[in-house]
Amino acid sequence: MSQQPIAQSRRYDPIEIAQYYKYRPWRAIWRAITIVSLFAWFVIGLKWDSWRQREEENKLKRAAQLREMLTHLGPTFIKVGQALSTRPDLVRKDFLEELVKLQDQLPPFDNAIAFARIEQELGRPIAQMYGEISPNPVAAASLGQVYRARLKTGEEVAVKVQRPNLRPIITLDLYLMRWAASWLAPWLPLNLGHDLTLIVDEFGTKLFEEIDYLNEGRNAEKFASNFQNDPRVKVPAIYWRYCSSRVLTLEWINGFKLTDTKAVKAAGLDTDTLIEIGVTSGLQQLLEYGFFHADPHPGNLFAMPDGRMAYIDFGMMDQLEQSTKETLVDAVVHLINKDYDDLAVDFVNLGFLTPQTDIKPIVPALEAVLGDAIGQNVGDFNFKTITDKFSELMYDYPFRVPAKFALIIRSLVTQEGLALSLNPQFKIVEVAYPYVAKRLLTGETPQLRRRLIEVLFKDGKFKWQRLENMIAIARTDNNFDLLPTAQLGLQYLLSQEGSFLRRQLLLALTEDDRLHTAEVRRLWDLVKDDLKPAQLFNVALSVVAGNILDERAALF
Ligand SMILES: Nc1ncnc2c1ncn2[C@@H]1O[C@H](COP(=O)(O)OP(=O)(O)OP(=O)(O)O)[C@@H](O)[C@H]1O
Repeated sequence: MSQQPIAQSRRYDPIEIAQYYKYRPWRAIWRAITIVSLFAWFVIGLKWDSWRQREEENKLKRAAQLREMLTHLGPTFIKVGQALSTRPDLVRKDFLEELVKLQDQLPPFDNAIAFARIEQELGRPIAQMYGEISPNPVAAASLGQVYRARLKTGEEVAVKVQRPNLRPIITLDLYLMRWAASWLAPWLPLNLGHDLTLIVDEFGTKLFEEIDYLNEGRNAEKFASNFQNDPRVKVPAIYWRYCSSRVLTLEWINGFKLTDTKAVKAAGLDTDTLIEIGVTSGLQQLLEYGFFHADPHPGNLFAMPDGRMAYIDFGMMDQLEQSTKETLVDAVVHLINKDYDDLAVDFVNLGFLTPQTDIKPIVPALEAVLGDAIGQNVGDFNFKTITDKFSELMYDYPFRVPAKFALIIRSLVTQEGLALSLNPQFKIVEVAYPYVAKRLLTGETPQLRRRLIEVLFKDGKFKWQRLENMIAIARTDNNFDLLPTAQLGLQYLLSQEGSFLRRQLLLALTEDDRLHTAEVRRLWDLVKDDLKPAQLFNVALSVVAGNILDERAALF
């Protein structure tokens, strides 16, 4: 068997990889010796500390050593480190903080190799494609490096070229990891709830997707189409004529990386608006489109001089199912309403707990951890504190983080960290909850309307306070207009689908044998400034007229 198939494979296939290295054992053995000796050296260091009772004193040094070791071992291990940096359930906190730094840690590779690769991949001399290209890369990352260039037609572009021999290195490491996973799993004190080899396979599949730049280009276009009507979000265009699976040519983004907070501020850009764009577009990805950027670290986000925010690096994206998006909305609402019984059920539905888990003892634990984190004020909520506290819970209860959520959690924590670096007073919930409340109240889809009803009724009783809270919070979002929402609400209430809600509302109004006028008055006081009676009358009239027309249309 030749080297060719492994270097060319586009898809991760563990069987094919195992076949290939079965006939090249010396390569596997040599690499295994390197990896094992580095890890052994690291573990001996930890044991030495513990023997001399210097663990506390040396813990930062050891964490840095771990990061350096993974960097030394190359792209696969850097990616493992990046993935582990999202797993507070598996990794110690001090290690976690070092692993988060595993971005852009590799030295660049030779320019001559990079240019030869561009020509070989695109089948033409560089000078025929690019009018200019920077002599050195502007950035070197784990899998590739990026040059700034100009097309013959004048457009400014970024040219991303993959590191040489990436597939052979990655396949060999994955082969060894898979082998180790199958042999070591029974001895590891991990509560993963999965077969360890499946985890390696999932990681391998994602990594192979990431090193296919054509896939990244397609992701960028899909992401762009989701945000095509949003004038605040920019996605670079892909120049397909100059792309292959190892070279990507995309529109150059002129702007300031959000890591460079000084430059962003010096350019006079409004950081609060940027944060709002970042958090809202992040929530839209998760809760509306279900297609999300799984690596939104600040180096992948740019503030543009015209106030837009640009995303780059679409190598790692993930897709959420409709039911997951809805459960996530539920979980946010339950969390804010301090509804820990329902929140525990959400955790089961999302896969954090198995359906067999007895959730009774977990509810008070959730309350202890999350009640404290949210504090008296919804605005005190902060994902970093929550994930830190959660990692403590993970040791005592059978929580596990489904792989998909590791990415979501990382995405949320990094977005929050990013926002905090621009505005230390920032409270993610002040943007997130109005967004969720607005989406529920506007109820664009039947599923969301059902969710709203579920939120408003608890144990068959209408929760006036929740509706009040939700309206009050939604109104803090400047883009929230109550009038169209009221129109949609009325339309729904008078429709066939709304008959259940009509009945429940009547029951609620007359519950406990009294007319709940005080609650209605409080609600009215809350909304009356936005909904002038005359305007409301017009809205009601148009809804009734619309209904009559619909009924007539149905008759004929
Ligand atoms: N379209 C662009 N416009 C301007 N700069 C860019 C563009 N694309 C990439 N860069 C620069 O190149 C760097 C690396 O690009 P990118 O993040 O896409 O590479 P990567 O190999 O996927 O890195 P990572 O390790 O983050 O996965 C970016 O941080 C940025 O500085």
